Amino acid sequence: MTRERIGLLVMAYGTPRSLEEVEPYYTHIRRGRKPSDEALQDLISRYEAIGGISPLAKITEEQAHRLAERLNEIHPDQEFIPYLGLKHIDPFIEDAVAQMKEDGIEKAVSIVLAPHFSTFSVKSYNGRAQEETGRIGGPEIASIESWYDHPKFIQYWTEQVESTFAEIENKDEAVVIFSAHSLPEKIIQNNDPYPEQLRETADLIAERAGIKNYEIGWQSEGNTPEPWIGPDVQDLTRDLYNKHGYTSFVYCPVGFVADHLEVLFDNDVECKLVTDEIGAKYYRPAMPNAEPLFIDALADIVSDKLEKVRII
Ligand SMILES: CC1=C(CCC(=O)O)c2cc3nc(cc4[nH]c(cc5[nH]c(cc1n2)c(C)c5CCC(=O)O)c(CCC(=O)O)c4C)C(CCC(=O)O)=C3C
Ligand SMILES: [Fe+2]
Repeated sequence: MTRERIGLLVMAYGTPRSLEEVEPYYTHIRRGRKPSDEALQDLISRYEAIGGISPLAKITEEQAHRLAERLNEIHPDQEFIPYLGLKHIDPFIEDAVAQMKEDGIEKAVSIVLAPHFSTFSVKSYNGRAQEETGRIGGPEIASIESWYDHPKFIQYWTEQVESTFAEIENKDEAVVIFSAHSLPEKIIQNNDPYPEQLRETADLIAERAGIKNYEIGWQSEGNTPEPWIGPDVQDLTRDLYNKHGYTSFVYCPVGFVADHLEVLFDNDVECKLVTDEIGAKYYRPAMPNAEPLFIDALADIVSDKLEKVRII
């Protein structure tokens, strides 16, 4: 019997693969408007500060590849074929959909490598995939919307928090900051579930790990005059120190799933500046990347979706 072929569309933000690609990448993020020289230099210098270029490109590819591998182990009657579709650099989401069609894929499932739904992030990824497949008569795509509360995803972070706390002597003087990428406040009006989903992720992890001191923070906000969701993680660190005198800060950027600029710079450089300034200890547990427990979580999430829409 031939195995049923299923396209596995894995969507992610994308990152420049060289410093030369920073300008077109940044221009795409800005919806076609070139950044000023100053803004471009600032972004290049942040990439330089994390070692020249982000490890994200390689990690995203590995996540997609391992996820397909795991799904093929679980489902011997299907053959999952991975396609990477990126938001801001090639291969774009549209390129991946076109490739699936060219390869004769009729059924596909899509997952975004970001746990929380927002109209601005996940909705736009899924919208682009659905629009393109409609336009070219490509495969039917079952799109996953969010997976911020999946038990194995929660377990991944619970284990990270527990092993970090095992290193901390004065546990009562430690606090966990759970964070996600900030968004302009106007985007999350109209009942966008994004902030509530982050809150739920944090509550679930804190409950499992038995953590009493924890807060929600927002990070990596853009450089625009409009208000962004707060509190920003750096300001929050100072406030918590002033109010409670915490001596250890544990940063869990649970809105992201990989080592990349927003974590390696915005947490490991910028938040660390603040903890150094106040004389507190800085901890940032390992990101999920291609860890087997995390890949297993994603495989469950994809399998559940396929069963729900009766593709398998
Ligand atoms: C919600 C969200 C996620 C999480 C969900 C998801 O993953 O989709 C995310 C992830 C990421 N964002 C990333 C990089 C950047 N995001 C930027 C700018 C922006 N992000 C935004 C939102 C998000 N971003 C927004 C509203 C802007 C303002 C631009 C505008 O006006 O619309 C800029 C421009 C410069 C700057 O502002 O710093 C860069 C370089 C990288 C890759 C890092 C690497 O290369 O290692 C990753 C994973
Ligand atoms: Fe971003």
